[in-house]
Amino acid sequence: MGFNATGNIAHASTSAAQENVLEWVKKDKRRMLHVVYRVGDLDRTIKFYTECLGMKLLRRRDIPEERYTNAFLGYGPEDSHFVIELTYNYGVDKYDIGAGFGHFGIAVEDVTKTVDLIKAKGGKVTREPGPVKGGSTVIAFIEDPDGYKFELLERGPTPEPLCQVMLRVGDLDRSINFYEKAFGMELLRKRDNPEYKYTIAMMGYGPEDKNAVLELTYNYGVSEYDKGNGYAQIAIGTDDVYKTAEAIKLSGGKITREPGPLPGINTKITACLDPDGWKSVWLLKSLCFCALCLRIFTFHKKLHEHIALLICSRHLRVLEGKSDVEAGVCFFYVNLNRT
Ligand SMILES: C[C@@H](O)C(=O)SC[C@H](NC(=O)CC[C@H](N)C(=O)O)C(=O)NCC(=O)O
Ligand SMILES: [Zn+2]
Repeated sequence: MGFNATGNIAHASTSAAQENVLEWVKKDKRRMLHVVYRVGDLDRTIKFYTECLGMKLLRRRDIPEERYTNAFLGYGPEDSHFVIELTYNYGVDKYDIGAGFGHFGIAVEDVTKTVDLIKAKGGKVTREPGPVKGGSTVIAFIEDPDGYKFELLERGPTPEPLCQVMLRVGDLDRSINFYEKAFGMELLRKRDNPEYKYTIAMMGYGPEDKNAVLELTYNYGVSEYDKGNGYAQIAIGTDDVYKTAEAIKLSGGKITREPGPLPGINTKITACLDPDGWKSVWLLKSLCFCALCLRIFTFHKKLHEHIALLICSRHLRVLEGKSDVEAGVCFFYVNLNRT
């Protein structure tokens, strides 16, 4: 913004810059990366998610100096799927899930079969399979060992079985406007249910049946919710954390972590709160989650196959056709020379 005798010109250049960053948001190719929440027993949750919900354990990360461990689970590798990041804080075995968190959605081809498996494994079913009230989609609700609700939705094959994060909000239009303007999300669907006194809005970066979506629920007359301390945040990929933070500020969001490098990991981050206080974290999308970049190295007798399972296509070429020893050498070589 240049100096001038009248504020109008300065104002015009500022608003032009603001318009530019809001326009940039619509062009930034964003993706929901993972959802983060706290659990009281990591192995108990991993067992339930892998045996009852068919997820894979993608990686674990122990940070003893900060007394917590993460575990990442999902239906495919992190560089192409929306996944779950569990957090276990040493010595904390229980959390208050609060009233604002609703559920995670899992798309399955046969809800009844999945519910029967969960029952056989001793899981808790809180709503038997059947058409959703006021609709036709067959759903069921279950609870995981910590009490987090999972909605099972009957759908055909999908690239993204982990398909929803449902949060309750106090003003649906305020939230829709915020997620459209600040996050560049699209309003994929809005459905009012006067009979059951609620309205939902599906927000996301692509069609509901192929992408994870943020399901915002407004219950008539309820303007705020206790958020508890279990649910943490959603992480979203962006090409520029600085412009992302600017757009969030311009849209009335609160930046809780100024944009900048994340010490120790080669990426950049910013964090914000939406109008209801729900947190999102933004990570530079070029961050690669594959084994080579995450420096996960294991002296595994099937080293090559093990790393290949965790590796993204960008690096897989490096290991193709190599023996375990060669793979190990490549692994270190690529890491030492990572761009
Ligand atoms: C679209 C699908 O993913 C849903 O989650 S709709 C499920 C429906 N939701 C609500 O009722 C929301 C309002 C509720 N008061 C709340 O705050 O959760 C639901 O849970 N239906 C229950 C049923 O038995 O159909
Ligand atoms: Zn739902």
